[in-house]
Amino acid sequence: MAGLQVSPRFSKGTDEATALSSLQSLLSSEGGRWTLTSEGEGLERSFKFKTFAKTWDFMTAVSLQCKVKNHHPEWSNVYNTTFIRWTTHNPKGLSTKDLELASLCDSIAKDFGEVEPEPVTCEIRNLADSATVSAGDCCTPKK
Ligand SMILES: C[C@H](O)[C@H](O)[C@H]1CNC2=NC(N)=NC(=O)C2=N1
Repeated sequence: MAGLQVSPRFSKGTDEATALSSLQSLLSSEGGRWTLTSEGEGLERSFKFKTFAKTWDFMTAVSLQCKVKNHHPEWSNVYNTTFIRWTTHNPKGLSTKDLELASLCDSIAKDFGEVEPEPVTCEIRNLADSATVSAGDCCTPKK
C-alpha cells in the first residue's frame, strides 16, 4: 500500500476492505493524524488542550463512548496532553471498534478545542505501555 510504512494487522473477523478504507482517512500518511504502532496492530496519537480541565473533559467524553462500545483505550495523561492507543487484545489486532473510536476521538477533540499536539514522546508512550502491562488480562471474553 502506497504511503504506509507499516502494514496494518487486523483482528480476526475484520472485513479488511472496509477497514482499510476507514484506516486510510485516519493515518497521518494520508492526511489524518494517527500512526500505526510498530507491529501494525494499533493506532496511536497524542491530543493536546489548553488546560488540564479541558483535557480531562475530553477524556471523560471518550470514556463515555468506551462504555457504549465496550472497548477501552490504552492511554496516558500528563497535564494537558493525552496519549491514546487503540488496539484490540482479543482477537488481537486492529478492529472496526478501534477505527470507529479513533475517528470519534478526532471529533470529540475538535469539540473540546484541541490545540496542535506535540510529537508523541517516549515518556507518555511508556506510561501507557506500563499501565497496559500492569492492567493484566482484561480482554479475554468471560465464558
Ligand atoms: C468481553 C469483552 O468484549 C472484552 O473484554 C472487550 C472489552 N474491551 C476491549 N477493549 C479493547 N481495547 N480490546 C479488547 O479486546 C476488548 N475486549
